[in-house]
Amino acid sequence: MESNRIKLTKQSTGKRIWTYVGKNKMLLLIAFLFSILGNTMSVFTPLLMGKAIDTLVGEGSVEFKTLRNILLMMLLLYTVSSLFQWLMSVFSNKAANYTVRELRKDAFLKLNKLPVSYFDRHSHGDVISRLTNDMDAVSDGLFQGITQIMSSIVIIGGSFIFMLTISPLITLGVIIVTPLCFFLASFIAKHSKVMFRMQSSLTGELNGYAEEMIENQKLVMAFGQEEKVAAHFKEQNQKLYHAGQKAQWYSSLTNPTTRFINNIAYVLVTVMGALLCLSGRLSIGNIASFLTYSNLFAKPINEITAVTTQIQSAFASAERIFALLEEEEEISALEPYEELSNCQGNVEFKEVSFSYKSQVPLIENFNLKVNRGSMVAIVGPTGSGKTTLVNLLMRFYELDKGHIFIDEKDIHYIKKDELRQSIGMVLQESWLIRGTVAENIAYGKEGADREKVIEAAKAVKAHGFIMRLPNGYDTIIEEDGRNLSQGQKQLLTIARVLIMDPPMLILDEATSSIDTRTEIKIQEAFLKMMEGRTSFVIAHRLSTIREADIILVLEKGNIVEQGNHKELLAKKGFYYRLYHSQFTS
Ligand SMILES: Nc1ncnc2c1ncn2[C@@H]1O[C@H](COP(=O)(O)OP(=O)(O)OP(=O)(O)O)[C@@H](O)[C@H]1O
Repeated sequence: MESNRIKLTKQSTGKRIWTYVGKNKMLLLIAFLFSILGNTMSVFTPLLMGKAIDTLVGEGSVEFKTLRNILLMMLLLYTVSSLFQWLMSVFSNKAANYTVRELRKDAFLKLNKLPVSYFDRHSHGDVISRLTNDMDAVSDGLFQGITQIMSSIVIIGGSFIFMLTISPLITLGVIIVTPLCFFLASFIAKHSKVMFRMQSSLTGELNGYAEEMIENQKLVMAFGQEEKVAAHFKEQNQKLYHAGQKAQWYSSLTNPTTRFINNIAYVLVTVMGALLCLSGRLSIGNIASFLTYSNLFAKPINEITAVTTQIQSAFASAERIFALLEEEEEISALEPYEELSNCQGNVEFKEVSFSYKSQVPLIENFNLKVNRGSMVAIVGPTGSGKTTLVNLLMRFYELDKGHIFIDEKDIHYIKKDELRQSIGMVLQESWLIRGTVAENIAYGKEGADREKVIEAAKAVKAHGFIMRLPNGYDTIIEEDGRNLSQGQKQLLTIARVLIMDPPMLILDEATSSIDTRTEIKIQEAFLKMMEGRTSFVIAHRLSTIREADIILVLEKGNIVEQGNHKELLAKKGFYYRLYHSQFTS
């Protein structure tokens, strides 16, 4: 449903970066003030140096007193200038860090607002790469860029003014050569930008692949795919290496090229200065000062071109971060909102159509009415759309057509968190967070105390095994619940839903083999939880199916049969065949 999504305007990457950097105007201003003070002082020193030289070449005598004063002055200026430049980098570093902190926060918060389909399209590694590698690149580029630009403005402007005061004619010579450097630098930058972009995107891909492989290491080993996986990784890594090499190759051309042109300018200044000196219009000290100024003038230009590598890489990374930030968001609900307080659990699917990909139709014109407290068993061959149906009820995906009503309220008008809090979900995969057992059980209910946690655990008969864990309810569950068995994990997720006390349930029965005692426990826990609640069970067990009020038999996204166990068997249709193929020998 397109209208359910917020459209965000597209802005250029530079502008968007500024919206973040600009929030730290005060810090930038302070940094800039220190830059003006520090760099003006260092720009002033060549003038003093020229004067010092002229005291040495005075006719027959050296003015030691003046020379000493000038040298002391230069020492003082250099010292204070270094201090100010250090302060400038402290403040610009702060501005860069604050900027990236905000950007990282927004990117992370954005993840919670994206539709599930975004994660279908992007690998986890790629998303993580945007939040880590790309953020680092932006941070480095920003810091280098800010300090460089601030210093450059003052140094270029200052040395230009001092050069003019010494000799407008030679200044003109220097000025004519400078645009050449800019032209060359931007020409090279254009080419390397494409490569930097490719480098960032390949880094994301490689991270995605590495993450997938690490997650599925057992699978890789079990199927002896180590060599194949390593070969694929090597190939991807090689691609990344080439993109990085190319980007560096182009950008490394910038600095030597601009330096070469500057050196030509340097020779030009020397020749012109010598001629003016011979004609008596300039002193030796003036030439020495001018040469230093022409160097100072060119230095920031060279340095800027040197940091363009980092700045470009930062831009490429920023583009990937903003692409994430500009993704269409899921909105919580359409207005006017409907309240779901006192939810009874009457559910209706009305003329619902949905497909993950527009060219592959899945659910078409689906209708179903479920009364409160009923238990609906959804059965059907793999890929028939069982999970999809519950995904739609949870609004993980938007419908292409039709409506789903809860208590006669269209779920698109019910705020997402309210809707999802009304439906407890227990899936085959265990959905455990890193934290203690108690924290995992209390996850769904804010403020649930230890008493409630134990009560829920006891109700699903998980208390016994929890007490046998090394630290009972305070045992830390490792990532993905690695230190628990499949059955134990499921019992914890059932306890979590029980504590939520939702009026509706979605249960996905485990297909993997769990020992019979645990299976009975889980079955009992499920039944206890389903009492009085509207339940949708993706059913794999005969006992569940037999007890269901309605059995939905799905095939290719459509209900092919509907009724209770007895009625469906009597029909001797699809269910009858499915039942015999799955549950009887
Ligand atoms: N995120 C997705 N993107 C694209 N297609 C999908 C996605 N999830 C499922 N599908 C496709 O939709 C169809 C229905 O999938 P669904 O997961 O609903 O089936 P199921 O009946 O739950 O299967 P199973 O019993 O194997 O879990 C399948 O053809 C599947 O390939």
